Amino acid sequence: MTETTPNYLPLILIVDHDDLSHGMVQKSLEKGGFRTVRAPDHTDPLPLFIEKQPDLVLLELEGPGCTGLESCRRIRSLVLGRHTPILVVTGNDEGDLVHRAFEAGASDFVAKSGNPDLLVYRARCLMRNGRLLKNLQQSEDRLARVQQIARLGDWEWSPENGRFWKSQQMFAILGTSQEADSGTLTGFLQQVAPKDRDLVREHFERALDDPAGCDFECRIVRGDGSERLVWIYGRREPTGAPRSVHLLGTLQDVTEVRRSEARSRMLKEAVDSLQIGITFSDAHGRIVYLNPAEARMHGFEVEELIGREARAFAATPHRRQTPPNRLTDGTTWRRESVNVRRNGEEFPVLLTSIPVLDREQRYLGIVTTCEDISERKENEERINRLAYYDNLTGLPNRSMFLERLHQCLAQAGRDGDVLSLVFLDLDNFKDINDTLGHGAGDKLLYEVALRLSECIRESDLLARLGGDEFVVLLTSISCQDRVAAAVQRMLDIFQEPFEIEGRTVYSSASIGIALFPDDSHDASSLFRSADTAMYHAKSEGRGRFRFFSEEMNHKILHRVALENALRQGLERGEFFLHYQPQWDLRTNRMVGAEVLLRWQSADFGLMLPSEFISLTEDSGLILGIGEWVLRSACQQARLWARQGHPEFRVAVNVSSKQLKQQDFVAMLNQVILETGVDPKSLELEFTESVIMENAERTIETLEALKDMGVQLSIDDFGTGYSSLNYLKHFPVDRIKIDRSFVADVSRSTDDAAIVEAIITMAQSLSLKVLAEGVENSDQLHHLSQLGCDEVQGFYLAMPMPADALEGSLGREHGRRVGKHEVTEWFDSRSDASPWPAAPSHSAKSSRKICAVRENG
Ligand SMILES: Nc1nc2c(ncn2[C@@H]2O[C@H](COP(=O)(O)O[C@H]3[C@@H](O)[C@H](n4cnc5c(=O)[nH]c(N)nc54)O[C@@H]3COP(=O)(O)O)[C@@H](O)[C@H]2O)c(=O)[nH]1
Repeated sequence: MTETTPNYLPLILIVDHDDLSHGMVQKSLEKGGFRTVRAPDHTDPLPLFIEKQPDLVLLELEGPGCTGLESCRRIRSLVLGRHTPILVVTGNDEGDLVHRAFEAGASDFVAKSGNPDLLVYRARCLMRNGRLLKNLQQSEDRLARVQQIARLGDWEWSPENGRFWKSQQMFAILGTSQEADSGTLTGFLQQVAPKDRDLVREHFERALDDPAGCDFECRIVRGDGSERLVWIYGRREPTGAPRSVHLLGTLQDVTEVRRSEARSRMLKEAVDSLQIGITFSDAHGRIVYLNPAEARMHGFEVEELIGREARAFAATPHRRQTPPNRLTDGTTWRRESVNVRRNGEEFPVLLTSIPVLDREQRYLGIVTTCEDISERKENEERINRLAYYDNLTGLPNRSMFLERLHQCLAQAGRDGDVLSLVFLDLDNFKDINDTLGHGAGDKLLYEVALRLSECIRESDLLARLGGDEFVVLLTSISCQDRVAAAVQRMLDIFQEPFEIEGRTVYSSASIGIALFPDDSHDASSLFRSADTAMYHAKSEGRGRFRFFSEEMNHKILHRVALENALRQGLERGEFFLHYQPQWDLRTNRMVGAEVLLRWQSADFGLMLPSEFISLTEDSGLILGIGEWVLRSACQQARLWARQGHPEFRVAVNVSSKQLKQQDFVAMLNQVILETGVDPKSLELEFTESVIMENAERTIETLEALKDMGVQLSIDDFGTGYSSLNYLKHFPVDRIKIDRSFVADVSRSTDDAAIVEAIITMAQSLSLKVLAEGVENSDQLHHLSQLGCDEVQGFYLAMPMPADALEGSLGREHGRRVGKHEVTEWFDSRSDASPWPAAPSHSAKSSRKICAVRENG
């Protein structure tokens, strides 16, 4: 039961020893509406006080052994007893005791002899005052606590008497004590920072006349010397006396507030100036703040977006509610999305959201940063394109193709499907590059890519591996016939010529096909097999396709072994040279010899050039071997010159790769210097096609060679371009009529006519003509009659070692055949001979190898 309970009867604790007077007092009080409880003596009224918590204590001061004053003090010292009215009962003449009773905490006193009924009114009055006092004290305590929390003090200045009163909290803020305070404005101003003292004084004085009072901030210096920022608010109040006012006000320590405001301002400045967008949205997803970058990014002004839903930034398909767990788990949530600008343009963004929770972990809102990643995406795409796509054609490149191939093989392996790998290589692409330039070559590749992509299915994968190589993975065809049909369609795209830079360009391709799982089980061997098949298609005549077979594989393995043996052959000294004599038909003299390479391989036995020269060219080995041939031939020519045959020339075959070698001229010059050979004794033979490969550059090289004094000849003349016109531009000395024309010169009028035309044309250009492949006396006879200058062939002499030829240099011969005299010469094919027998009928026709001389 408390005071606020309806029908509450206040309780009075009576501390006395006189039973008689107690009875009267108790009766009066209970009649007056009180309840009573009695502490019979003064020994210890506290337990009962604590237990009952009375609304008033009636305390007798006098009596035997009376300790009323002590009881009064002890009750007051209790928190419970701080505000409880204590009415002390005294004798009639007890002035001093009353005084001591008040000092001990008594609220009032009453004489023992007084009317007990009046005691009721006294008690009521005391209890009412006690309640008021208690309430007042409580509000003061509360105010003090609030001021302490708010770091807010209050003050009062009376200009009339100069007093400046400060509350406890003021002292706490100023860091000084009440005891040391002068209680004047001057004393207070001492604690204001010197720079702000005038400001404070002015504000205070103005406020005395201004109903609005004063409201300002200044710095104070606390007792410990530290400086704080305080906010002072003051308002004038009338004192009650006429025309008298004083100033009441508050002083609040706002140092932290201002610091945090400054921090917030700086933070806002920083956030506002960021290039990355930032949005704060509330628990309902509405935007409460966004920085200019965010607004700008979306094409709006900041103000236009406040209050709008944050998710409206996202393009419709990407608009979604934040997953609930994201809102409360307090973790950062990062994702890519697509936002939309005011003009409808969509753009990729990187969003990072951090939910904001209160102390009770309730969701308050979300902070989201938004980065426009269009540029990054474009860069990624560009890098991806560079890494996985061919720049020229836009097709997937080797890396991408291999990645996809691995995936497809794994899938096909699981599903038991068949895949076909088609390897396509353009024929003679290099010629197009060399003759029309790289720009034209690139355009051709682009056009080929375009046509190929049009002739395959969507499920097939087309890629450019680099150079002129393309691959297609056929995923949807399992039957070989249909693969063949698909591949034929790929070849057919070359039927139509290409229009490149205003020129009509014809091209073709060779294709190799390997099947999974029949031919190979993994990507790299599938590639190898398709490549092998392509190589065979190419070597069989180009413009065709071949399916991979094991036989092809064997050929390739053989080729690899041959190449390895060739590399070692040079180191092991397995190469040697044969010389095939060449005669001047007019003087019947041996004027030179063609140098022919031979290879006695440890692994493959004796090998002829037809078996290995093209491989040395493909592998680049021809450069080293060719230099060795040149050096050895020059040494031999130099030796023969020393032996008395300075006019005798050696003719060395030069391949296309050698001629294109950057330093070919320099290398030859070096060889000539080193061997000391007279350059006139050296002839270099080039085929027509080699010369025509890059005609302009070749002319420069040939002229440089000519300047060195070397003789030049065109080999196999008649089989290539045979453009008589180009001949005049090349600084050559001799043309060698190909043996295919010589073979039928005595039987076919056409061939005879061709040979005659070549001879006539050469004579008009002052060029010598040498006919090669002379295998019988009829051919020799005809060539002589047609005016051919020189001859070479099995009928006259087989290729032979240098020492075999040496004995015949400068010898005289003379035996007539028809109008020719044929001299028995020598037979290079003796049984002891280490070199191979001459092919064709020449070997059977005669074991005599002859030289011829025109009659008369
Ligand atoms: N780049 C280099 N090429 C070289 C080198 N050495 C030779 N070769 C080229 O190899 C091709 C084949 O040469 P080879 O097997 O030696 O055949 C030559 C002669 O033996 C053969 N020949 C000579 N007379 C006759 C004949 O009456 N009938 C007949 N069927 N064949 C004959 O002709 C070959 C020489 O021909 P050519 O070069 O066109 O003058 C050959 O193309 C050589 O060029 C080398 O060191 N480097």
